[in-house]
Amino acid sequence: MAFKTISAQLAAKLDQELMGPEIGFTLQQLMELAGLSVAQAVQKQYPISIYQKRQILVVAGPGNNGGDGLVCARHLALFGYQPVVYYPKRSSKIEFYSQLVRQLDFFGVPVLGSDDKWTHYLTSPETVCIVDAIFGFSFKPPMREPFGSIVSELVKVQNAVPIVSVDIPTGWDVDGGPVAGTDSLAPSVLVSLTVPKPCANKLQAGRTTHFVGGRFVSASFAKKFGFEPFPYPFTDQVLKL
Ligand SMILES: NC(=O)C1=CN([C@@H]2O[C@H](COP(=O)(O)OP(=O)(O)OC[C@H]3O[C@@H](n4cnc5c(N)ncnc54)[C@H](OP(=O)(O)O)[C@@H]3O)[C@@H](O)[C@H]2O)[C@H](O)CC1
Ligand SMILES: [K+]
Repeated sequence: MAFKTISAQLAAKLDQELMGPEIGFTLQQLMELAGLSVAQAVQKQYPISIYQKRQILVVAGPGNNGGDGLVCARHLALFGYQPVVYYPKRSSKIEFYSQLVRQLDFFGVPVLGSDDKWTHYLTSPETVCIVDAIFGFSFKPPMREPFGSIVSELVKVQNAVPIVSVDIPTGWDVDGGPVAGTDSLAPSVLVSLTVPKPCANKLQAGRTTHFVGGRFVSASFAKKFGFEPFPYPFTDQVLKL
């Protein structure tokens, strides 16, 4: 399906408007729907009934893309998968992230920190896929550590274990796509949130299944930002493009 995109700058503006005084969404509401969308895309692409294995590694970054990953992990657990979260840099700026971690504890989902061993999950025969929730539309290259090393580990296994990227393949320039001279993720699935960003035009045809998710804007709001509303079927939170 042909799709319109919006720039990193416009995506940030769209977010601010959704959460501004006029519309009044909270970050928590949008993140819940975003994380649920990603979990649903995983379920559609790697359904449990076909894939006997159930383990999913979710790598969560320090910002809201990471928050989407934390929410996604909780829904994956509810869907019957066995998520494990690697969350190496926890921000204390937003208390909500700590609440999301406590909710994962409540569901018995392990949340590993920077001192924990995590790379064995990349090569484990039980791992269905890896959710890349490291950076989204606010990423500005070049990448700082520890994330450069983490992405290098993901790149090493990406032809053996599918990567599901949340909103942006981590490390890509949001408008320009893969950054020359750096390890570049080539995800098997991309879940663009609200509307694809320009880097989605650089996905390798035949390799990446592209979904849009984050079903939270009205038709008039979409048009104001220059795109058509997506025809999500029934109650689905994602649409394959
Ligand atoms: N409307 C929607 O579609 C919604 C999308 N959501 C998700 O939110 C992200 C955008 O979240 P944001 O918090 O603005 O940004 P990121 O998660 O992409 O990244 C911010 C953190 O990344 C650090 N950062 C940035 N560049 C680098 C770098 N080069 N090296 C290392 N670290 C980097 C940054 O650190 P600073 O120190 O620079 O502040 C931040 O910690 C969007 O993509 C969606 O996934 C929401 O869920 C709501 C609705
Ligand atoms: K990402």
